[in-house]
Amino acid sequence: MKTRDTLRQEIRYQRSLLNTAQQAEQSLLLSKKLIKDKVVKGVKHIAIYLANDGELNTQPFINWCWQNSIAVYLPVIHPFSKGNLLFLKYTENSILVKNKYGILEPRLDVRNIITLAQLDIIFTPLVAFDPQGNRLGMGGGFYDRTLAAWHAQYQQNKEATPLPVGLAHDCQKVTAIPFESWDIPLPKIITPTTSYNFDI
Ligand SMILES: Nc1nc2c(c(=O)[nH]1)N(C=O)[C@@H](CNc1ccc(C(=O)N[C@@H](CCC(=O)O)C(=O)O)cc1)CN2
Ligand SMILES: Nc1ncnc2c1ncn2[C@@H]1O[C@H](COP(=O)(O)OP(=O)(O)OP(=O)(O)O)[C@@H](O)[C@H]1O
Repeated sequence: MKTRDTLRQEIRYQRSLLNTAQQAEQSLLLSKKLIKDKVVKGVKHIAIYLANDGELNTQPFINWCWQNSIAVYLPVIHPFSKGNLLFLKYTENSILVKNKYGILEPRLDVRNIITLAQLDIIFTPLVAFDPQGNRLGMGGGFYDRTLAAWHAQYQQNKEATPLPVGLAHDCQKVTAIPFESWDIPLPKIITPTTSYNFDI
């Protein structure tokens, strides 16, 4: 099996081959798909991400959320708790700053923080996924840490909030991801063409 680093490099390269027109088209397809999906029905608070490194652009879907009174939150690298994320409200008026990876995030302001328990869905970025719902990210372990408590609860009840939903281009699906003990698989991943549900 390929190593995690090889897989990461290969899929990041595949993703980078999508041109601007393809990215725009896929992003609109995703938005249309999400708007119709039952997981989005009735939600009030969602966490999502701003695209980086060829990731599927989420802005068309975010615009729809804003128009439909769904509050949107973005991950912010925790200023001192290493490897952890905070989630801050994102509106049209948010002041954004670049984090250490060059990704735009809301400027830290404690008044805009939401707790995980208050979120309905966390849409997660990812580099690769496999038919078991395994997720390979950029390598920081940020979402694995964020979702560890959720996973423990889900394994007991087959139900827990917030629901994590991965978003990815179709080209990010691979046959198998070498699994590590800390990896948190996802119960659902949505691409511009397909909704996958995984029995995790
Ligand atoms: N859009 C988006 N936002 C996100 C994530 C993500 O995957 N996508 N993250 C998901 O966890 C967190 C940031 N994690 C990241 C981890 C590594 C790299 C990265 O570019 N690493 C470089 C080398 C690292 C360095 O510069 O020190 C690389 O691999 O080339 C980027 C984001 C929070 N925000
Ligand atoms: N729950 C956790 N507690 C402590 N360390 C963790 C946890 N989850 C992951 N890590 C550490 O984080 C590092 C990176 O993990 P990994 O390569 O799986 O990240 P990733 O899933 O690709 O990234 P991300 O979740 O940020 O997109 C690993 O060294 C791992 O030991």
